[in-house]
Parts: sequence; C-alpha cells; structure tokens
Amino acid sequence: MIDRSTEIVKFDNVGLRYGTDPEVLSNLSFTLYPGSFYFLTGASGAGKTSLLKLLYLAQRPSRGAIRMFGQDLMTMPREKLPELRRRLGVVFQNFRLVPHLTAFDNVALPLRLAGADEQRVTKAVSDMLEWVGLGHRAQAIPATMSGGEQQRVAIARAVIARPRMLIADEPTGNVDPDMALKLLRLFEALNNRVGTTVVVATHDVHLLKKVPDSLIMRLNRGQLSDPTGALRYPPRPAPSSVPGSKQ
Ligand SMILES: Nc1ncnc2c1ncn2[C@@H]1O[C@H](COP(=O)(O)OP(=O)(O)OP(=O)(O)O)[C@@H](O)[C@H]1O
Repeated sequence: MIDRSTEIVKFDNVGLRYGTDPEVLSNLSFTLYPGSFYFLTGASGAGKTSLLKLLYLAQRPSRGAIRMFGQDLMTMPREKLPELRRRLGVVFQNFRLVPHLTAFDNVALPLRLAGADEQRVTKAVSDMLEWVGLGHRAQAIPATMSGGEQQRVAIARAVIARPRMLIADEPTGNVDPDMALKLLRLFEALNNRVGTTVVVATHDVHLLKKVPDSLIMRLNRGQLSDPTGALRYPPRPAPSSVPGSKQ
C-alpha cells in the first residue's frame, strides 16, 4: 500500500503569476515522494524554472497550497524558511557561486554552515572536486573558470551535504555529453544511496533515457502532464534507513 504520509512535497491546485501578468503556472496538483528521481521537461518558457523556484522556496505561489517535509508553506512563519532550505540542494541555471570564494570554498559552504569539522570538510570537498573533474581547479575563483567548470562547482556544492531534495535547473547545459552523463550518475548515486529526492529540469530529451527509474513531469504552457505516471504513484518504496545519510 502507498504510504502517502511520506511525501516530500505536495502541491494542491497551485498557480503562479508574476505581477499582474497572466498565470505562468496553473492548476498544479502533484506529490513528490522520497527517493524518487524526476525529470521536469517542457519547451522554453513552459514554466520549468518557475516551478523549481516554488520548490526551492524562492517564490511563493499566487494561489493554492504547498506542503513540504510535512509543513504547510502558506502558514509557516518566515523565520522557519532557512531551516527548510537547508534540507535542499539547488543547482541554479546561472550557478550563483560566491564570486570571491575559491571553487573549494564554494563547495565547502554547506558543510561549514552545518558545522562540519575542517578535517571532514577537506576530505569531502577534495573527493567531490575530483569526482567532477576539478581537483586541479580547487583554488580557482569563479571568474577564472569556464561555464562548464562553474556548473560543476555548483553541482558539487548542491550535493556535498547530501540534501533531502536536490533541485537542478538545466544542470548539464554547459558540459559535454560525457560529463553530462557523469553528473547524472552523481545524482543517481545520491538518489540510490542516500535516498535524496531528485528533480532535474531539462529540455535535453536524450538525458531522460539515461536514468532508467526516472519519472517524467512535462510542462506545457504552465500545465503539467504525466507521461510516466510520476504524479500518481510513488515509483518505489523510500529507503527505510541509509547508512551515512544525514537525513
Ligand atoms: N521574474 C519574472 N517576471 C515576469 N515574468 C517571468 C519571470 N520569470 C519568468 N517569467 C515568465 O514566465 C514564463 C515561464 O518562464 P520560465 O523561466 O519558468 O520557463 P522555462 O520553462 O524555465 O524556460 P527556459 O527553458 O527557457 O529556461 C515565461 O513566459 C517567462 O517570460
């Protein structure tokens, strides 16, 4: 039986408009389940980034209700938002690296904010930079890095603290196909081993086939369709306990 109490996110008839413009997202009702891997697809302008902004709490909906980690976002006091945000890893479309920090220090940020000791930080960040092929760029600052390098730093930063939900906006848009696949494997590993719920927005249809267990949410002019049944069923049971997980 499906345990619907374990949802990570629940949207109920959500709409979003910017200012007085017509709605860019309409009538969104869906549930994201723990340990699932979702692709969010749709043409340019369909509303992918807008939907992700709702998910990473940068935008409030104009109508409807959103629950996240069991909390009602509409009634939750603002001061509780940072605590919720710390459970999220976000890869922004424009990376948003801290410009005066090195690649190493950018990736280390979430661990340091969580109070990890420096020995652990050094090991975890060095390993992660190696994984994304940037071991030799650890001391570089963002302005001296290529778009693809910055994207990989942004991804490393988003996954380093093993978030409960990873939200990534076109995370492979600036890298070659081999690296795109490698980064996708990193997301999969987080999903499989830690139980992180992953939401990846992409318009790259080739990417969708690379993650066998993934579910597809398709946006068309602000409305969602459900080609893989992603919005109706949790795809597989959430892991009950995951060694090393910070959940
Ligand atoms: N801050 C904003 N103010 C006003 N309109 C906006 C804003 N952000 C997005 N929009 C509009 O909302 C609609 C959806 O945009 P959004 O960026 O969410 O789409 P997208 O699917 O992510 O597109 P892309 O694939 O090109 O990044 C577009 O019509 C866009 O012009």
